[in-house]
Amino acid sequence: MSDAKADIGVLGMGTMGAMLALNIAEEDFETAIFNRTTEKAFKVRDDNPELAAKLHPENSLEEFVAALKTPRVVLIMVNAGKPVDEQIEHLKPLLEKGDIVIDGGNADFNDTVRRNKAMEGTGIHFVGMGVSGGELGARHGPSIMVGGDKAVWERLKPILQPVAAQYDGSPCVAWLGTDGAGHFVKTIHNGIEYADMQMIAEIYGIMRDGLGMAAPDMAKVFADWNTRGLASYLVEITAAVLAETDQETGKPLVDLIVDEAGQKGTGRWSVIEAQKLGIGATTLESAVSARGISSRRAERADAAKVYADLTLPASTFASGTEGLRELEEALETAKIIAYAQGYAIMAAASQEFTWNLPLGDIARIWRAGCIIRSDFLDDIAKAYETGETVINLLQTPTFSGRVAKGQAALRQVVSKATLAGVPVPALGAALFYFDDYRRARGTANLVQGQRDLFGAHTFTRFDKDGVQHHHWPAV
Ligand SMILES: NC(=O)C1=CN([C@@H]2O[C@H](COP(=O)(O)OP(=O)(O)OC[C@H]3O[C@@H](n4cnc5c(N)ncnc54)[C@H](OP(=O)(O)O)[C@@H]3O)[C@@H](O)[C@H]2O)C=CC1
Ligand SMILES: O=C(CO)[C@H](O)[C@H](O)COP(=O)(O)O
Repeated sequence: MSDAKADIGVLGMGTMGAMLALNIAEEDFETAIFNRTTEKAFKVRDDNPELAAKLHPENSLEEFVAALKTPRVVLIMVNAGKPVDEQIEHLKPLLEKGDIVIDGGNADFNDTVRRNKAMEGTGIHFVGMGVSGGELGARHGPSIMVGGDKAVWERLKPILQPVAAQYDGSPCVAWLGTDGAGHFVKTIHNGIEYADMQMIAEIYGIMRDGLGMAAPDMAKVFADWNTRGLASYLVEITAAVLAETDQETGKPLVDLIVDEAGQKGTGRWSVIEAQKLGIGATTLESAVSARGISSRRAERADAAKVYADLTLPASTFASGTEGLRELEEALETAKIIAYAQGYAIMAAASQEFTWNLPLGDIARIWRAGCIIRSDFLDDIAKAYETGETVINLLQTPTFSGRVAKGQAALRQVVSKATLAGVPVPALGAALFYFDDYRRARGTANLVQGQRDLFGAHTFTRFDKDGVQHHHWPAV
């Protein structure tokens, strides 16, 4: 492109960058595109003739920047970590005061805070922006979580609002707070995504190993569940994955997929941040751990041999409508608990980093476009819209009745699975967290006694004011 005409430039023509560029172009914005492997950008244009007039591939970073109207907007969509830092460093000398650099990939929010600080004083604005929805979401409308200066968000709004998914007439994009707020919320979105996926996989494990169901039958059950309380994108795609037949073998494709889950880091980041904030996020933690355990397949196979002679009680899972209804209710209940944990992390971070995260709005912008989109998010949004202070979603009238009722099914499912030796780490974590969370008097008094005995760490008493230390007998 010879003259500076582009409204925005997208740097990185991988899965997400290419699809976002097409989406932006379709919304009638002149879009400059660039990729390290330059031919990819030209291919994106050539493969999409209907949008070619709006897409402007460039041969070098210099030409890419020169193609942008000033003040410039550059959206970086490359892999998290070093590639983002490298691109920022390459861009900086080419940009001017007032220009905006957006990192739209997944990022550790600590990196986003650091990058924001590093940009201070240059006059160039840095925006950390979480984008969710995968390839199709990026192409047709993702959920977008924006962090950074509010004034910069006002400048980006005209582009981001039409590009985002639309729900109930509103765009699924919002400014969530300064510096790392957008990437933090995206990280927690992914932590919840991990927990949700893991719990669905555990129910699948019960159906397969406890009930002996075949994948096509399970697909029908998940499709049915998708018509009511559990209606969500993840349950919908679960049904689709289970229904797929491998054309070569005629077998269910899911049975041919190796049981090792990949992970790119966001789930782990969510758990690390939960730990730093002192928030129990046990369902997210167990989901991340389960992916780690899954990836040690050879080791698991050896362990299976070591314990091959283990005798366990026969599975007591009920088949038929009643048994499936119990699984459905257990999953619904565990899901509420997992989301409550994710929201508790965000509430704590909001205070810690003085972001004032709009928790109800976050549920609204997750309502469409993103991977965890579900009807259930409407209920979360409503819980925050009552005007009452929400200490934890589990204490809100919106959810307490449902959890009180559903916990019986969750308890049954976790107990039966445990006895039968079918692993349910995330469902179990949800139940154990619930029991721990609702117990007014816990057992940490003993831990405090132990700490004081071995390390003079002190404790407080119910019957006395002030910090206490006891002279314990020598052990
Ligand atoms: N895929 C998904 O479902 C989602 C991904 N994301 C996030 O979006 C970002 C992009 O992901 P995605 O599009 O899937 O990734 P891809 O692997 O499809 O594409 C990666 C892109 O980054 C470029 N790149 C990688 N390393 C460098 C580098 N050192 N310097 C310059 N360019 C580099 C690649 O260029 P080249 O072609 O030359 O290799 C390519 O354009 C990531 O942060 C990811 O976590 C967010 C939401 C969903
Ligand atoms: O951000 C996403 C969805 O929201 C990406 O798809 C991300 O890659 C998912 O994480 P992982 O690869 O670790 O499963």
